[in-house]
Amino acid sequence: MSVIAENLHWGVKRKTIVSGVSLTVAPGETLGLIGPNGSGKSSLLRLLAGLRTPVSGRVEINGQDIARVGRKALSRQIAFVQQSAATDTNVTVRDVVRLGRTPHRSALAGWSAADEAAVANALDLVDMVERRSQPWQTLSGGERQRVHIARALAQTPNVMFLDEPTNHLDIHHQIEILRIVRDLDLTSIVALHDLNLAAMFCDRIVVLEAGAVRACGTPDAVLTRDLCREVFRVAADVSGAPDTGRPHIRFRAE
Ligand SMILES: Nc1ncnc2c1ncn2[C@@H]1O[C@H](COP(=O)(O)OP(=O)(O)OP(=O)(O)O)[C@@H](O)[C@H]1O
Repeated sequence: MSVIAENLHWGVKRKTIVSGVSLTVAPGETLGLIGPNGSGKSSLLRLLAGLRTPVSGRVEINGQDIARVGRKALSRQIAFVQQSAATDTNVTVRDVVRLGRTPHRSALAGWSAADEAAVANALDLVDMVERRSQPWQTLSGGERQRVHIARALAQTPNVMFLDEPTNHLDIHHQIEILRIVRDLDLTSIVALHDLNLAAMFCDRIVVLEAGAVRACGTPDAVLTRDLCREVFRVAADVSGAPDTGRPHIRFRAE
C-alpha cells in the first residue's frame, strides 16, 4: 500500500514541530526517516499513522484520506512500533503478541487458526518462540523490543511504522529486525539514528531538520559527507560498501 503525505504541519502552542512535510512511499518500499534529536521524526511518524491530527495537510494510505477512515479499520492495515512502549506487567510474551490480533477480531469471534498462525509466525520472526511463556516483566530491554515488534507483525499490517526499532537490540538483532521489515511484503517507514543501518536497509531516506524535509532520495544520493557535517554536525568519510555498493559512513572524531 502506498503512503502519501501532503504538506503536513503540526505543532504545540506556538511551536512548529512538523513543517510542510510532503512525501510519497510506494507499495513495498522501506523508507528511512533520519534526523538529529528533536528534528520531528516521532511526531511525523505519529501524523502519518493517524495517531495525531495535523494542523493542516493530509495523509493518504492506499489512496484513502486517513482522517476519514475509522480507527479500527485503520488498525487492520497499519501497525506502529513505538519507542519504548509500555505493556501491562502481568502477562506473558505470547499474551502481548496476541494483542496484535485485536483489530482482526470481532466481539463474538473466537480465537481462530489464522490468529494462532499469525502469532506463531511473529514469534518465530523475532526469535522469541522459546520464550513465549516467559512473564513480560522478566524480559531484558532488547527482548521486550522484539516482543513489541512481534505484536506489530502479528497484526499482519500492510503498512508498518517503526520508531527507533533497533533501540536496545544487539547488532545481530538490529540487522535481523531491519532485514525482516525490508523483506516482508509491506510498506514501511522507519525512524533510525544509525545512518549505516539506514544506508543498508532503506530504499529511500528522508532527512528531517527542524521539522522540515532537508533531503529525500536513495541512500547514495542523500548520505553525503556534506549532509553529515551540516545536519548531524559530524565529520565523516563516505565510501561505497564493496559488497552492496551502498554508502558506508565512517565517522571521524575531530
Ligand atoms: N506534545 C509536545 N509538546 C511540546 N513539545 C513537543 C511535543 N511533542 C514533541 N515536542 C517537541 O518537538 C520536537 C520534536 O520531537 P520528536 O520526538 O518528534 O523528535 P525526534 O526527531 O523523534 O527526536 P529523537 O531523535 O530525540 O527521538 C522536540 O523538540 C520535542 O521536544
